[in-house]
Amino acid sequence: MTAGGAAAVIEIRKLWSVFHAPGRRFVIHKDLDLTVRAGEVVSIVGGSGTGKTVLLRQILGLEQPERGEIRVLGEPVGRTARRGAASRIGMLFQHGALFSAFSVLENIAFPLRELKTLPPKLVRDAAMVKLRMVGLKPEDADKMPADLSGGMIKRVALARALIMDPPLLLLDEPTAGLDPDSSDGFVRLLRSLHRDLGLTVVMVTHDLDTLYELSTRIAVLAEQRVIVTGPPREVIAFQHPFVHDFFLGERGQRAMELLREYPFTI
Ligand SMILES: Nc1ncnc2c1ncn2[C@@H]1O[C@H](COP(=O)(O)OP(=O)(O)OP(=O)(O)O)[C@@H](O)[C@H]1O
Repeated sequence: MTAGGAAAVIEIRKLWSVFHAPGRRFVIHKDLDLTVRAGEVVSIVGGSGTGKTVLLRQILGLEQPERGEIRVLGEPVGRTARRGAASRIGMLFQHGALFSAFSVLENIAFPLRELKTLPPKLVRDAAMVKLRMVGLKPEDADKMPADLSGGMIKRVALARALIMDPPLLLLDEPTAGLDPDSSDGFVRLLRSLHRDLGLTVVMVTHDLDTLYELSTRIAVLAEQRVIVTGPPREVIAFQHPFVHDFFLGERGQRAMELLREYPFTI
């Protein structure tokens, strides 16, 4: 896919995010620009507190920036939110807990059931399709969240995020807290869903393996804006202290191994 010529799914222009405390003003984003095109998997990386999660929440319409514009699928975010963001944007929250009193299937079906436009049988069928899509088995449908592994909880949350078939998926630390095997399995699932559903994905992650396995492009947040964006290979070569520490510091060995392993993909 040549993302350069694809339609813009997210356009962020001159964004300012400011938080106020008594007598103080914290500028998190200052004139931040970012465009995400259809079919891309854009990973946002940055130091702690650089406003990665705030940015995802603003794209979703859960928080309003102080200034600037965010358009999702051509519409300003406020309007997207009013028209039902769930049908346009799926979100996998880092601590996206499931409803503990609901079964797996009820959790997956929840956003669709809330719409109150479809008969229960259709809602159930749609949720079963998504349950299979994320690699769970029909016999998992009636399990309760307390009986699930960490990897299964992520899969249920992902199925719930996809229940309305959104073209855009936001992921906040998708593999955080998973053991290496579950993490690998979840990354493989995300990669096949991206390919098979033609999703556009924006992800925040600190995990280099997840980053390299999934990203078509990386955007680095520092100095209150996106300081560099491009394919992983280009971003790694960018001269900046954060980029150097993040990609080539203690974890640099792994980065170099991946560069040797996948010379044409990253
Ligand atoms: N509602 C809020 N009110 C005040 N400050 C906030 C609010 N939400 C976020 N912040 C502050 O904005 C900054 C950016 O927060 P955010 O959670 O987006 O960072 P992050 O880049 O995701 O960090 P991390 O990698 O540590 O998760 C932090 O300093 C945070 O304390």
